[in-house]
Amino acid sequence: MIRVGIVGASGYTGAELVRILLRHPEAELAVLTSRSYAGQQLSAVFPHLSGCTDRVLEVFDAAKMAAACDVVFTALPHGHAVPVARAVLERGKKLIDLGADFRFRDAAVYEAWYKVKHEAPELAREAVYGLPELYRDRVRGAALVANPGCYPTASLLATVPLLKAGVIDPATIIIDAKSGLSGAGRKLDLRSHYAEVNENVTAYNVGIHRHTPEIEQELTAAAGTEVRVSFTPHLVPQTRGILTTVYATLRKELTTGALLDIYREFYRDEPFIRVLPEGVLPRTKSVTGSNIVHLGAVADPRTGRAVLLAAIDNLVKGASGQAVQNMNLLFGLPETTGLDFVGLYP
Ligand SMILES: NC(=O)C1=CN([C@@H]2O[C@H](COP(=O)(O)OP(=O)(O)OC[C@H]3O[C@@H](n4cnc5c(N)ncnc54)[C@H](OP(=O)(O)O)[C@@H]3O)[C@@H](O)[C@H]2O)C=CC1
Ligand SMILES: CC(=O)N[C@@H](CCC(=O)OP(=O)(O)O)C(=O)O
Repeated sequence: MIRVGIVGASGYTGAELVRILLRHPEAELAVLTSRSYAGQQLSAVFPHLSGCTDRVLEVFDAAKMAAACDVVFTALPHGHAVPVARAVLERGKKLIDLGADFRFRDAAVYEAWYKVKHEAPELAREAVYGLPELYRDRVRGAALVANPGCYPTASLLATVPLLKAGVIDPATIIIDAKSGLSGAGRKLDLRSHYAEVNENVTAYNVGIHRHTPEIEQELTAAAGTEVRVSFTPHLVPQTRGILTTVYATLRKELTTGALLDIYREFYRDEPFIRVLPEGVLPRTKSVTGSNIVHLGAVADPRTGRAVLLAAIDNLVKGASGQAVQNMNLLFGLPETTGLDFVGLYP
């Protein structure tokens, strides 16, 4: 059995890791940490876990964590994963960070967008960006995996195949994305109060959202040329789900069927990617609770643009499900082990 530690188990992605790992046949929960709820049962914090686990939350102890676990997930706000990573890696164990601390190959980019000093640029360089559909082979041999952000996961999976096929102009990419509220985490925040979000849709951080450089880093790698995107996130009044819509100018006239064929070819053997039939468009409800990505595309001959759409559950493929997919790769398990590939809703 793989002995798992979760630092930040009292947060949304931490709890989602627990939900997934409780049904994982090869993993056992070894240590779960929280500062605020240390000493309490996890099920007292999250009633949906009642009767599923009697695990008690503990204060983080680096030596204990590293000794008791084969892999540690950090599900913390950015800026807090470095000390945990050092402690775990020094003892020869593996670390999967769900935050942004190791996603940038160039720590200066992280510092510029996140406004915090990076305490371990060497670890950021060594980390593997954990998007299995693009970097599966590198993840397999990694010690440190940087799990991608939720918006980047959806945006990159929709855009990269067409960029690599050379059919869209990299200088014209616009990404418009909507997220449910759990994307903002469990901490209290005025932005996510009921009265602020109910019956309301708002854009936020336009032009300055910290997922912009992450998306650009990976699109630049895919295109082989510097890519800049306009990225606008929105909050929508639902709990889970991200729908991303990408607009880009086509380099030649292509039909919708041809765009979908490019997706089908690129994702031929991918267990979690579903390319929807022509005329069917992704919707967040269809992927809720699963690690599945729904992709759709429309070629618009009137404007010469491709419109590309992806739907994911931000807490599953956008965070904890993808992290478990990465864990499966690190330990040589079938990538789908313990992960749902059917959504909850019709
Ligand atoms: N929510 C989502 O959809 C996604 C989130 N992410 C990323 O995953 C990470 C976790 O997100 P999420 O679970 O939503 O966040 P939450 O706010 O729900 O949980 C954060 C966790 O970190 C702990 N924590 C908070 N501050 C500190 C601190 N200063 N030092 C140590 N522990 C702290 C909290 O617990 P306690 O106070 O009990 O210690 C809690 O367990 C973040 O980096 C987020 O950006 C990535 C993709 C998607
Ligand atoms: C709806 C909402 O607020 N979403 C979060 C993104 C969550 C995420 O993926 O953040 P990390 O990059 O830190 O992992 C946001 O916009 O900040």
